[in-house]
Amino acid sequence: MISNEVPTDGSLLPLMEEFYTIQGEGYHTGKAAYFIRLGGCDVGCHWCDVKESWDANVHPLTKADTIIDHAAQYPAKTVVITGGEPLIYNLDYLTKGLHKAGIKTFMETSGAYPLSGEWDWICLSPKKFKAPLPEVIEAAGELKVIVFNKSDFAWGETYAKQMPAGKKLYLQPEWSKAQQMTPLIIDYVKAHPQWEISLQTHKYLNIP
Ligand SMILES: C[S@@+](CC[C@H](N)C(=O)[O-])C[C@H]1O[C@@H](n2cnc3c(N)ncnc32)[C@H](O)[C@@H]1O
Ligand SMILES: Nc1nc2[nH]cc(C(=O)O)c2c(=O)[nH]1
Ligand code: SF4
Ligand SMILES: [Mg+2]
Repeated sequence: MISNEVPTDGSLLPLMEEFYTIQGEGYHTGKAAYFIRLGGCDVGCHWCDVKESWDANVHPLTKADTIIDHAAQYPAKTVVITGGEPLIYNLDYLTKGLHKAGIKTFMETSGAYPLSGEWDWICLSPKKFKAPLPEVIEAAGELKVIVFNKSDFAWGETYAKQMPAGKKLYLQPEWSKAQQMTPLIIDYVKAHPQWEISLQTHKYLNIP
């Protein structure tokens, strides 16, 4: 559910949680980063691993300035803004403030909402349930396709074709199907080496 009480200038955002950890997925796997998880998503992935994020109204509206102050306390000087679906909100204020504080801005998004914010890296993970917008496909540094069943390889190719040349392409097993899908992903990447495997390494490492 999307809250209608969030001001449109992005100075206040529904914050579900923030934590300092290691990026577990995709291109920046293995790097320390401060995660900022915004509440609110209506994309409705049945396998979403953070359904508690969906209702924006249960997550306290928090000053973007406060979030920036928190992020600045950590040595990595990189944030990952995730959710929920972060692009539901205007992220210009938050990301400009992070940049002013010398912090790099990375985002995890489904791309289903208009692009806002100043980004050093965008991970686009498109969803069947609400398609990504062309402007987000254009701006993304990586495409991360979640593989829940065999048909997701062909579906993922339709997005790979839309990515600008030279962008990173990842196949990531849906967590509950990882046992069955990971061997198929391995075979697929061997046959189609423009793709790489992304694993949710934080779940194997038992870290947030
Ligand atoms: C929880 S989402 C939040 C950001 C945004 N809503 C999105 O979907 O990109 C963060 C990342 O986790 C991935 N993800 C969510 N549930 C997953 C699952 N059960 N298995 C594997 N990846 C998952 C998403 O595709 C996305 O790349
Ligand atoms: N360690 C760690 N890496 C992540 N990469 C993307 C995540 C997300 O939920 O957006 C995530 C997460 O929740 N934890
Ligand atoms: S778009 Fe992201 S947060 Fe929303 S339901 Fe799908 S995986 Fe979960
Ligand atoms: Mg996660």
